[in-house]
Amino acid sequence: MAQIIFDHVTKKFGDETALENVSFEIEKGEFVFVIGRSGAGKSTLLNLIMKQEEATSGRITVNGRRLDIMKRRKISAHRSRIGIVSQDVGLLKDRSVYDNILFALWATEHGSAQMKKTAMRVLGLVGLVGKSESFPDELSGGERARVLLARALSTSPDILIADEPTANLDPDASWDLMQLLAEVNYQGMTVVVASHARDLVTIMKKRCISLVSGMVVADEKNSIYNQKATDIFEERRILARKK
Ligand SMILES: Nc1ncnc2c1ncn2[C@@H]1O[C@H](COP(=O)(O)OP(=O)(O)OP(=O)(O)O)[C@@H](O)[C@H]1O
Repeated sequence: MAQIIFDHVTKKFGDETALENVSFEIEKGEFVFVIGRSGAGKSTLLNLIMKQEEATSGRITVNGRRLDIMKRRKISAHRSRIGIVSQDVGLLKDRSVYDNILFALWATEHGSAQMKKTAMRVLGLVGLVGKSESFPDELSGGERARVLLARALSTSPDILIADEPTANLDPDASWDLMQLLAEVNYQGMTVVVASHARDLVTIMKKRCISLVSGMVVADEKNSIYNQKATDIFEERRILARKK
């Protein structure tokens, strides 16, 4: 069974349809980009996987569990199996890098020796052991993004979700971060990345699920950023409206 299954999922916010009849399956160990313009529905799709939002219709299954019938007391266990890299869940500015990681670990691990070991291991993975005592404001944008990744990895999730992880990063830092995500995926973790960083997505040549106005218009392996498919779809839609 696939690790993430969307089966005819629609998500509405009032009159606004954020996702429409979306179906796909993501296998364990896959690296998938979710691409599309601003407002296409990328964050909504990620939030549904996390069960931060509820689907209006359709069925979502993650790690073998249906989210629509998941008991309230199971939700935190579900979320703890998913690591999130998002600028929205920022770092605590008055805590060191090391403490930021420890803070994430308090919910899942016991024993300070083990927590310390884990924190240093994930900081090592992202190449930031030397910055463990720094505060977020003392880091570059790229380093802060890597701390967000280290924090997401600290709880050993099954799935890593990244929402526009390279937003606000320069090309070198963006590339470094993508390489780290690829490395994490190479170690076996499922990675789902929402992005509109066209060049990076094209270079990475991974599976791309392309969204236009909440609809999947392309889902291709070894894909480049498929602007053509989305443009053709937009054109058809505009023509259909005019008829
Ligand atoms: N909580 C909400 N309430 C109302 N409308 C929402 C809500 N969240 C998202 N939407 C709407 O759903 C649509 C999809 O939004 P979403 O944030 O998923 O897009 P996105 O592709 O992630 O965009 P961006 O790249 O700008 O982050 C948009 O039209 C947005 O206005």
